[in-house]
Formats: sequence, C-alpha cells, structure tokens
Amino acid sequence: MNTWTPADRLIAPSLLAADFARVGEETKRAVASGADWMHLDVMDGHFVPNISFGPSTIDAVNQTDDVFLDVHLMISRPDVYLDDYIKAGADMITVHVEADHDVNETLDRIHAAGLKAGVVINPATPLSAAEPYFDKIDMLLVMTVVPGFGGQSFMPETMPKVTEAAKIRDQRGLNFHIQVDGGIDAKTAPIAIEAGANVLVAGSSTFRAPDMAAAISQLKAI
Ligand SMILES: O=C(CO)[C@@H](O)[C@H](O)COP(=O)(O)O
Repeated sequence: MNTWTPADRLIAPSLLAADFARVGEETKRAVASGADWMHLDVMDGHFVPNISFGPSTIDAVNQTDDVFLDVHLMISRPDVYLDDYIKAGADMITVHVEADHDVNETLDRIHAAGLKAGVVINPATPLSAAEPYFDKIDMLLVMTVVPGFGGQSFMPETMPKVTEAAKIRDQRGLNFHIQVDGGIDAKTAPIAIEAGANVLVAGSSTFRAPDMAAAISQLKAI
C-alpha cells in the first residue's frame, strides 16, 4: 500500500468465489494470475444474511502467500472482533459506517496496529455518511451490490457516489483509494473506472473465469 496510489489500478479477487476446500491453492492461483490484493469478505449472519469465514481462514491465506490482504468486515460489531482480524494477518481492514461501533475509534485502532484502514458504504447509504472520515482513511469502499452474496448484478446507480468521492478527495488533496465491490467484470469495470474507482474487487469474474489470468489482465487493461 505504501507504494500504491489512487492512480494505480488494483485488482482484488474476492475469496468468496473461490473453492473453499482449497483456500491455499486458490490464493496461489489468484496471485499467479496477477492479483494485486486478496479481498476477504467476512460475514457474520447478522449484519448481512450470510456467513462466510472468520480469522482462521484469513490466517490460512496469510500463511500461504505474502499478498496484501484486504479484509472487508461485514459484521455488526467490528470493534469487538477487530483484534482477531489484526492478529490473523490483515493488511487493511474496512469497516461499515452502518455497523454498530464508533467508526473513528475503530479506524484509529486499525491504524495504531500498523494496518491500513477504510470505510464502506452500502448502496442505500449516502456518501455524506462516509465523508467525516475522509481525512483518516486509506480507502473508501462503495458497495455496488447489497452485501451478503457473490454473483449479484452491478448497481450503476451507486456510481455518482464514486464520482463525488473522487471529486472531494482531489479538491481536498487527499490520497485514499476508491474501491468498488459487487458485479465487477469486463462490462461493468469501465463504468466504475470512468466514475473514479481504482481498486476493483472481482469474485465471480475472476475465480470462475475459464482463464483467471486472462480475466485479471483484461480488468487491468481497461
Ligand atoms: O462483498 C461482496 C458481496 O457481499 C463481494 O465481495 C462479492 O464477493 C463480490 O462477488 P462478485 O459479485 O464479484 O461475484
């Protein structure tokens, strides 16, 4: 992250679309295919209506490769479980502004542990809910689907938030990445990039592509 800037296009395959019986091999396959980061979706069955995996899976991914681990906490109490994800080897942790915690305090704790920190907004959440944190975040994640499941359709109506966030960031001389997540593929990525996103989370379109390396290089080349 220290060397990456918002001018860099970064592809973060979402482990959610991988074969969970082969997490290590799937991580290696993504890295060998050109993944810049691994995106790890933690779901608690409460904040979102699905359960994915927790710190032990992230630890397993961390033991497999030194790829940058981008951990997206879709959990109701990120403050309660934060230390477990820090210990598991996360390099960045993103937390929802809609979750039940003091967002400023959580971001400060992530930074104090030496990690990068970001905030996430759901499709129905206005950008104004994330704006108070712009001075301290390393990344803003604008969800392009309602979180909970992979394989959903991209919501283009979320794009004005990306455009506005990029405008505010540039006007204020800030330096955070803008990530999009959900339904990102070769058709929708150009829309998100045009709006101002530079980090693309892609699950189905990478892990389930016939040729993962070709799918990732296509997303990078847009
Ligand atoms: O966080 C989520 C879903 O809640 C995403 O990270 C999905 O895992 C992306 O999957 P695709 O839409 O790319 O299949």
